[in-house]
Amino acid sequence: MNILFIASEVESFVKTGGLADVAKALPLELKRAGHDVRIMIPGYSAITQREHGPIVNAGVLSTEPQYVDVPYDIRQLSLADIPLYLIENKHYFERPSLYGENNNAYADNGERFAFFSAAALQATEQLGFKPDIVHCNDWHTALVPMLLKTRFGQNPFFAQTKSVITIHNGAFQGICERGQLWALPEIRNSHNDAIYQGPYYINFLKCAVLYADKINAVSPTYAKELMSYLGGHGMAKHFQDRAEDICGIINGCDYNDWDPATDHLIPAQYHSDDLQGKTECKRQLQQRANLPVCDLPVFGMVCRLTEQKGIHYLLPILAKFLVHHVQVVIVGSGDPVLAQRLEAVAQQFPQKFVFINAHSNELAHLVEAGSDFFMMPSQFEPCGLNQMYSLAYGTLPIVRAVGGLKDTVTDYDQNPAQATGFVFEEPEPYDLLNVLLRALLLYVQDPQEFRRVQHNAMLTRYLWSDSVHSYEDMYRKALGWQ
Ligand SMILES: Nc1ncnc2c1ncn2[C@@H]1O[C@H](COP(=O)(O)OP(=O)(O)O[C@H]2O[C@H](CO)[C@@H](O)[C@H](O)[C@H]2O)[C@@H](O)[C@H]1O
Repeated sequence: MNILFIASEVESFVKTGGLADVAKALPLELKRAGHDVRIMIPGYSAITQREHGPIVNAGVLSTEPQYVDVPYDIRQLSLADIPLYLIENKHYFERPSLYGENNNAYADNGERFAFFSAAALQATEQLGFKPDIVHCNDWHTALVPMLLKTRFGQNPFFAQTKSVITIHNGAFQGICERGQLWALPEIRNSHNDAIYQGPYYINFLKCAVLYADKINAVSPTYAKELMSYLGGHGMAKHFQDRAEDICGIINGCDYNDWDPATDHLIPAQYHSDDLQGKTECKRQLQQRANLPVCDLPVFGMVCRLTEQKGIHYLLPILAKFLVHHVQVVIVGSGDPVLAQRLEAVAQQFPQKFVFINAHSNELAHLVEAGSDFFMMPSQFEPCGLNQMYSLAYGTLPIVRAVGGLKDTVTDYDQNPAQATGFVFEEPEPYDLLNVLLRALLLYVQDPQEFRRVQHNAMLTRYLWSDSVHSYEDMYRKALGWQ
């Protein structure tokens, strides 16, 4: 199949979160499976490789006569042997950050991604790449399915093209004033009320949920949650209406980047039968975090600082947990209020808890390798990747039973024989404290049993080569081939 993969970020080029990891690994796996894949992302100035890629084409996005047309360049880079195209426009994408500054979203994000979505489709035609499938990801590209049925609906170039959208995070929906869509009158003035959020706003994600040929969430449990009032981010009804076209496909883990036996971002490599390297990683993590280098259990966490990640369950009980003989290292960036609160606890327990306010891939690898446990108490978690990395690194994940976390971690007390970590149910601070103490007790009281669970975890595999079959299935269904 010819697959056009449109996203806002791709790991190795530009990344703020897990969407980027998937937007790299999945196209690579689709290519390996024999498909012709092309990737398109906005030409952010943060992409350092830009200077090495030629501009291969240029165009303008034409709009109504009273507005000016919007110019763009198409630059070509590559991800391994996959062409990766950047849609460049200085005004929209040459900014210090991707989505906003000082924790405030750019006011014109709707306009920026509306432009990107329409320009991406126009660009693929200019490049002569006729996609069978346009694969969209999250709200940034969620207008594309609707554009394929409106602006490009009569265009013979796209006559056979079908669209799918992957929902990595349904909490971000891209809600903007209708006026921002001045360049896309077919959407701004649409008679389909279902795409609106109140009279004055358009909800990008709703456009995709209504118009995509198929929809998938990044885990089976999250697919079910989206159709529930509690987990549907206010869009449960929209998802329910498309129930027949929604499926859940668990993300894979990219073991090329995340395998402790080959990871060169960590100070010592190791594998499930020889954990000496892990001990060295722990020592270096403690040093790097300015914690005493000693044999206490280390609980790590790496995440965007948002409510989604459950920091608001952790904060009320963190001091209570820190009275025990433990060390905690959190690396995160995002919400300044959460950062400040974490910083305040760190000052109270300088020998036990360190909060590093940073976005650092190298630190993320060190925390995964050097910790004994990895905390993901998420409020919601569409799939989650760090728990998969943690499994591979023998760093037992402590997760809430939600979304993809529920699908990928087996709790020690529920199922000791198959256990790979610890799971708690209720979104409550004291439930989190309980599970942290359960984990601590196992570590302290039964090191041999801890090793056995660690071994189980390290042998667990979530392979993209498995998940890719489900994506191929979804594409075939979208195309009416099965
Ligand atoms: N401060 C920091 N420093 C360095 N690296 C950091 C970092 N903060 C986060 N990261 C990295 O970003 C990625 C986060 O991925 P997740 O899947 O856990 O969450 P995210 O919510 O961004 O993704 C959304 O999309 C993905 C992909 O589908 C879903 O798995 C997930 O549930 C959904 O919320 C990991 O690779 C992690 O190491």
